[in-house]
Amino acid sequence: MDAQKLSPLPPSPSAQLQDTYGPVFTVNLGSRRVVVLCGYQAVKEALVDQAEEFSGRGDIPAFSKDFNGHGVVFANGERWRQLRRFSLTTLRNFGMGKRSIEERIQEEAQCLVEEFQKTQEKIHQEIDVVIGRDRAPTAEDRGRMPYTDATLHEIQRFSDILPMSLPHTVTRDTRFRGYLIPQGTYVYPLLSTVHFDPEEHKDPETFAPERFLNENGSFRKQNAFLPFSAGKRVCLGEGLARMELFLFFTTILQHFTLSSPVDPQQLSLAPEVSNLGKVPPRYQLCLRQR
Ligand code: HEM
Repeated sequence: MDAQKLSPLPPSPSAQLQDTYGPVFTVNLGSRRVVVLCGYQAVKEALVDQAEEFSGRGDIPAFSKDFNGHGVVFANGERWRQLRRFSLTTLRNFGMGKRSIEERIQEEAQCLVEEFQKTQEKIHQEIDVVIGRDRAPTAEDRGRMPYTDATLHEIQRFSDILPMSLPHTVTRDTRFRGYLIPQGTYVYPLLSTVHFDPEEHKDPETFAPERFLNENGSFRKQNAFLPFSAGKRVCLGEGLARMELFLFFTTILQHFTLSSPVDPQQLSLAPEVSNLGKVPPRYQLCLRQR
């Protein structure tokens, strides 16, 4: 599908709130006062520059019955510190960054390709098995594939799947941008307003992988790219998720050409649901073996 032809997103409600109230404001969610942070600068100043203070986790009522403050995502204090250290060590022992896990993801990606083929292109699968295919993509390839890397970054920026991140709390009374935020106050860093921050991204509502490339076509890092959040509570699975995204995406595209059965201009990119998670609308996709 030619992404450039897709129409841009409408402005988000969080951008409108920011326009009215500025980058730091308080909302009352029922009886709870919640500090909301908008835009790259405010989110970075809190999560990175004052990482310790903003490292508490607030609960999410829908999950609190199940987790009850347990588990690395919802724990706080010493329990969280130990769980986080333990989880990181476990992920490393599991083989993060080593070949074993990479091979497992590659296998999964190959299975997915075969699933697609089974249901849609049995003949293609036969051809594939008989003729074979080139080697599977590896994580190392990423560094030599700046356009693919840029496209994956832009997909993550644009799809913005956790627009409010997860709730934080301040671990002590905290001075922030002239405000005093009392210990325990809930803080929502709106990652959406980072990913669609007009100060950081030109035409943020437009899908454009080129924003992650410099003039000579090599990959350009963007500060305002925080799909995994930042600071002490940064997503624990970032490395694994990034490797999975790259291997799945490249494996699928190695085998198929994707296209839309309808004119891409007619497609809406606005999410079907946007609350804690953003759920994209359903699309029909045409996969053609290359
Ligand atoms: C594309 C995939 C993923 C995205 C976009 C994502 C994003 C996030 C975000 C935004 C947070 C909240 C960080 C904060 O509170 O500031 C988070 C937390 C977390 N994520 Fe992920 N995540 C992804 C995949 C994964 C995977 C694969 C794992 C497990 C291996 C994982 C494990 C965790 C854990 C344990 C936390 C809580 C960390 C803590 O509270 O200390 N995530 N993630």
